[in-house]
Amino acid sequence: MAQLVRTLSEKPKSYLLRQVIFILLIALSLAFFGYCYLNPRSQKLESIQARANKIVRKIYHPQGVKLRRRVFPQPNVLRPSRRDVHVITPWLAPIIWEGTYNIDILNEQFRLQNTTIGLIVFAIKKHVIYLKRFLETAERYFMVGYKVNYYIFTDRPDHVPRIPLQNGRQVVILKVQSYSHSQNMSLHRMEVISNFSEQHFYREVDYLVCADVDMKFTEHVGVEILASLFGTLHPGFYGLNRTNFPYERRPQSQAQIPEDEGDFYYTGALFGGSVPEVHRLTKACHQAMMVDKDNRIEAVRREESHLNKYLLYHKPSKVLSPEYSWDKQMWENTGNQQLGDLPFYIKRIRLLIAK
Ligand SMILES: CC(=O)N[C@H]1[C@@H](OP(=O)(O)OP(=O)(O)OC[C@H]2O[C@@H](n3ccc(=O)[nH]c3=O)[C@H](O)[C@@H]2O)O[C@H](CO)[C@H](O)[C@@H]1O
Ligand SMILES: [Mn+2]
Repeated sequence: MAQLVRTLSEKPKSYLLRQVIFILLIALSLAFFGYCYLNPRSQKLESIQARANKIVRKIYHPQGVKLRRRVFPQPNVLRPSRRDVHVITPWLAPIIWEGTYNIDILNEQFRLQNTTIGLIVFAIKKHVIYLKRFLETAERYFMVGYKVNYYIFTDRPDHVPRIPLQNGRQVVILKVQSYSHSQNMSLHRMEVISNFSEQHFYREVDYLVCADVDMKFTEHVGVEILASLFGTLHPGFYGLNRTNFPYERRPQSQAQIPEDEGDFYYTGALFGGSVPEVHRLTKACHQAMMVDKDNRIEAVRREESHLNKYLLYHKPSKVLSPEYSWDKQMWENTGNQQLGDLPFYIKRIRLLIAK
């Protein structure tokens, strides 16, 4: 009996304890979610996903809203989409090749998010001559059907050609000084992108794509490239052993990569990601270049060397195949012409370096 009384009298105590723990847990989760929601950076990073979730919730609301049918070819786990190329990195980032994705499925997802893309190009001095072709081909092939802001950094705003734009797309001309030579140009590209991320891009777009202006679009380039951080395989080095990559090797430079490190050699001509990620990348590269400058050293391939160092330590979430930065001249100069105009694994040239 005494035993029973004790257990009975103890019951409210443990019940109370459990209640206290329960309340504590609720308070903790509220604090955590509150932090995530109020923290501007996470808000920015998660906002796209949150928006998509809201829409998805709306669609699946139990009021019986009619769902749109999703009739797409079935993926088959036992049949790889491509057998001739690697389609995924060891850190599980997709490598974007023709034939590995279904653009209709991707469009369906990105349209729900009402995605806006900023395409950044620099056209300083004589490089303004490339703008017309760049913009005209981008209007034809780049993110068709999406809202696009072309951010053109130039010292010659009057030379920016006026070309007809599709709905929801605009050219934003941003005047920068005429850097004395390409060395300075290279140094400032990262700085300017980083500064404008804070001042403009955060408010205006979801993703940034940074491209060289001496290129032309020759095929569809769409939302398949978008990811929080992406880099592009350089057309001259994608098949090589890393010891043969033109990484900066001198330990005095912040861009140094030793012989036994390295994944890919990325081109400086096309990279991008979400605004916060591009902000972080450009800021880090600019700071590293300034340290180099103080130490009177310049990386062998300037900002491209720093970009490669950054992407080695901050793995990109998508890697674009050389389809997105093809260089005909380079291919012809390698003496591989007996293999044809293109190597067999390049199914579609989407962006062509065209000087
Ligand atoms: C084969 C090779 O060595 N390639 C290097 C070279 O690429 P590229 O030869 O592709 O450099 P580039 O002349 O295209 O310059 C890069 C971009 O900077 C802009 N621009 C450059 C110069 C100028 O006077 N006005 C202007 O607007 C323009 O957007 C151009 O597309 O230079 C890059 C640095 O920039 C990287 O170091 C590359 O590795
Ligand atoms: Mn170039």
